[in-house]
Amino acid sequence: MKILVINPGSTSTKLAVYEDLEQVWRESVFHSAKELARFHHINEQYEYRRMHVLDALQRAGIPMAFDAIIGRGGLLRPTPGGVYQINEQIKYDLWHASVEHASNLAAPMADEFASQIGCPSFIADPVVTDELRDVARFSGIPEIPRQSVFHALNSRAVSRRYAASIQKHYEELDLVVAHLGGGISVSAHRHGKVVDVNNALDGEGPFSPERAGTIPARQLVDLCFSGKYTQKEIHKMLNGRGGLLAYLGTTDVQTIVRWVHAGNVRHKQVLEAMVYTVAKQIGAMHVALHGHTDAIILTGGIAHNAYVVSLLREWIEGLARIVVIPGEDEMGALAMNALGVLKGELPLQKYEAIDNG
Ligand SMILES: Nc1ncnc2c1ncn2[C@@H]1O[C@H](COP(=O)(O)OP(=O)(O)OP(=O)(O)O)[C@@H](O)[C@H]1O
Ligand SMILES: CCCC(=O)O
Repeated sequence: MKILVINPGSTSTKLAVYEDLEQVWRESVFHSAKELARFHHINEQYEYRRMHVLDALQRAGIPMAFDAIIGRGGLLRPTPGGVYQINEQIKYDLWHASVEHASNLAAPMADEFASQIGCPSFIADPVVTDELRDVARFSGIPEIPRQSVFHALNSRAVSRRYAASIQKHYEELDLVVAHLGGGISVSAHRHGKVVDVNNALDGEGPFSPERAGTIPARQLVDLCFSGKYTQKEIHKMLNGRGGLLAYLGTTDVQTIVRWVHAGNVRHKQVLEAMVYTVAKQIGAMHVALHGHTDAIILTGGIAHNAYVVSLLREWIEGLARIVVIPGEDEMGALAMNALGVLKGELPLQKYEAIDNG
């Protein structure tokens, strides 16, 4: 089976072709900040990115002939994880999503190409995957229900990989997965369902390279009404220019670790503070699993860094077995999901929004 995978990110559009589970081609089309500056809304990038995808396929001599096309799920309404056939509702919700995210472009693009060649188009485990326990939905303010927004695709893929490595099914295990990337999410997987997680886009949980985590609410409200900042600027403080970037002027953990090793006290202090917030979130998710966690999986780009992993281990050693699966394989996970459906091994989900009120 031949599968095209489309994964638009903030600075690149990643593409790959799989023959069954074997990746036979991949390309990451880089979009410079200068090129993107002319677009005022993510939807305006659709045609530009679509042309880049067609161009990349043409340059590689790959004909538009696939058994399925799968895109990364975007900021849909809350929905359980799994594989979804792209339909009009999905495309409508992504086009009108309240949060702009490059992944919102994947499904409309996958569906447009698929309808031209007459193959099915899918998304899988979108970032809005919502399997929260009811008890986890309460924030303390009825108008502000908690929402599940996290690195669902990679967190589930590494969980399945770990389960397979110990000859178990993912659905048999209780896992805490800390995805340590530009954003950080720490999710509690109870027998295959993500029953709690910090909302990694909206100022909840640990702070990360580019995002503020949970912040003192009253002080934030005061800042909002101080007249010093626009709403957009405050949003950027929470997501985009928060976290390590706000404290140290970079999102690059490798560079920060080099500064730490060179004796820079401020870099050490801030990095340790970030790790501390991650450790506390891991502790909270361990409790969400009733203190019974089969393994804590550390994944995402930062998990490549042995020094950061050692700092984290100091806090969480003893809670459960720690497994490090660095980086991410979203492209492989998407291909695996499409193949699973084509072979009838995975069910197709129906996209219906959860009433999160
Ligand atoms: N090999 C590596 N060693 C150490 N740190 C790394 C390595 N690769 C990436 N990182 C760090 O990981 C962070 C980015 O992680 P990643 O690439 O997973 O993020 P992203 O894909 O941009 O965002 P997200 O994972 O939230 O979607 C950066 O701080 C980067 O410095
Ligand atoms: C919240 C998951 C996706 C991202 O970090 O952008």
